[in-house]
Amino acid sequence: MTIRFHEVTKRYGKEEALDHINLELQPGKIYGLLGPNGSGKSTTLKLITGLVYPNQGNITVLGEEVTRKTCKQVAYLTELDMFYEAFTVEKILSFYASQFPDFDIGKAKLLIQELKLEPQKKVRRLSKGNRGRLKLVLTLARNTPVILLDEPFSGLDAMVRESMVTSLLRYIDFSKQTVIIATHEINEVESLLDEVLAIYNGHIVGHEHVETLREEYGLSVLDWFKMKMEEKGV
Ligand SMILES: Nc1ncnc2c1ncn2[C@@H]1O[C@H](COP(=O)(O)OP(=O)(O)OP(=O)(O)O)[C@@H](O)[C@H]1O
Repeated sequence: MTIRFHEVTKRYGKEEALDHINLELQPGKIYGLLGPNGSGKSTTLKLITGLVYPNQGNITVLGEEVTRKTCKQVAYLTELDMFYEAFTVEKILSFYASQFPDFDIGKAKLLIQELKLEPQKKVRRLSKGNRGRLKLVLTLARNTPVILLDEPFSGLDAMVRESMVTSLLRYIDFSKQTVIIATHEINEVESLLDEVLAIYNGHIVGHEHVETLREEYGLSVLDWFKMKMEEKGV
């Protein structure tokens, strides 16, 4: 098992973001963490990287309790830091290689080519779609057991999303990596997912294998998610 949450509660001041969460995530799978805005998706990912800590309960990654050091095991895609704006695409790659011993520069260069990013272009001059692609390259080129993608396709057009999905499927190592995609835009990720988790108001309100949904219940992920939300009165 790669990731385990045991009775995890996270509060920000009085605001309860997660309430007694239990989870077990296996290697070689792509999980969709699906929920509306403010349901606790980003908090779940931040807890896995050790960026925030639980108030109660515990989280392990590869059997070890999460600490600040856990970020070495986790590639986490969120927003690109402002710090990188003046860098060229090529320069960011070499910077990442210097920061993360697990960063595979060969793989990053292949991805840059495949996703048609110009190596000499400055980050601040990239279109929104190309920024999205670059973030994906930086995440997928790390050989970590855990890959976390927070809203990877948000605001991107269909062509960009398609190219990103192709790269994701090609470059994930399904023999050992666990991938979590947090999103509220379900259509975009449906084809990628092995298992889905529905989160609402800090609770996991559903966890299913996508194959079971389709074959036994005849439901798409979107249908299932809507059903889960209706049960909660959303
Ligand atoms: N730093 C913070 N300080 C205070 N409250 C926070 C903080 N971060 C998140 N929250 C609150 O915790 C709850 C869960 O937030 P979280 O960002 O995990 O949800 P989310 O599902 O990722 O939402 P979104 O899709 O909008 O990013 C929300 O009610 C949010 O307002």
